[in-house]
Amino acid sequence: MSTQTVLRYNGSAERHFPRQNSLSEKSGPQPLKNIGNVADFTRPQKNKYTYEVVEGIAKWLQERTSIKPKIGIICGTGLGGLTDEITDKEEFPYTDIPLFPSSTVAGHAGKLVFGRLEDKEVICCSGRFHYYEGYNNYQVTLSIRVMKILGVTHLVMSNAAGGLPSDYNVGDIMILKDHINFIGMAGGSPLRGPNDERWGERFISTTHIYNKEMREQAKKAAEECGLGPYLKEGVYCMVGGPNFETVAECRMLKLLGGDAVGMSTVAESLVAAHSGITVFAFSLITNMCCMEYDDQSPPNHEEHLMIGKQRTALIQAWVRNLVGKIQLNQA
Ligand SMILES: O=P(O)(O)O[C@H]1O[C@H](CO)[C@@H](O)[C@H]1O
Ligand code: HPA
Repeated sequence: MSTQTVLRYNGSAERHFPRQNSLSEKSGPQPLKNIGNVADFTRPQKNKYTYEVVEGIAKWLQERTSIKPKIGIICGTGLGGLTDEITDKEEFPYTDIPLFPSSTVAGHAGKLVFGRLEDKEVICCSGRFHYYEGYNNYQVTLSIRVMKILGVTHLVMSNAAGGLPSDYNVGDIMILKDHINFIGMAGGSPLRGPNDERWGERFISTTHIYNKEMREQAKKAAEECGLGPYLKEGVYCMVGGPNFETVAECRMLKLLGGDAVGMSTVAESLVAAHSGITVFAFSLITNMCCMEYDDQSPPNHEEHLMIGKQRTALIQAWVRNLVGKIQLNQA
């Protein structure tokens, strides 16, 4: 008989996320009677995925692959081609992985790819989850915590984004130096809720969230790959989407110091940093944000996919070169 972990959703959320004491279990006064089986509203909401559930998902994967990844890669919109570079591939469609969300956005294939890149063992998410798809931030960042348990120490993330400064061009690559987290600043952090110290501490600093050493390595790699002329470094603004921004919103983002705007990445960065993973992220500028009302080129998703395809070869070579430079024992 197989000894593999069986971790299937059995229709009962309580199996994985046990309900805390319900009102009816309390010994004190119970002013509300016969209101059914309700959660305890006097306690904060628990993280949706407990450490044990994430461990279970990681174990399910470990039982099916011999790759022990130290480097995690997340492919942004239209950048799924990054997986082409990986050798000795073992692929897991998200729909096969217990408790995993599924990709719903065009340009996000929806599979986990294990394999080798520049002789290093990697795991690559070909397709990420976005808040606007209806997923909560725990679902959006589940893959990062699975990576952590699998042994990942370094994360390379990509995204498609709109450019804000006038000296940016479509096709440029912006290394994230910092971010502005509009959802997070309004209370929607993926670290909200009781903190499980096994992931990391309650209050984390984000001053150096995008690792300087990796940014420098990436700049060197860009020069070596001929990507130098297209390379920028700046501040990524995370908005909820799925609508693109109004002219007034774009102007505000620029005024606040933003260089690019997109609908992803930041929640993943925070969860990775929380658990001590070294984070590197970059944006492919797929469109320029509309700063004037008579602008005749509003952003559209199909165009973003096309720009992604056009830049794929160069970005693949760059990411491969960067992965080659990562010192796996660096903090
Ligand atoms: O951030 P990624 O996943 O690259 O996707 C970006 O591209 C989509 C819009 O075209 C949005 O989902 C935006 O966030
Ligand atoms: O202009 C944009 N805004 C938000 N998200 C995006 N993703 C690609 N381009 C954009």
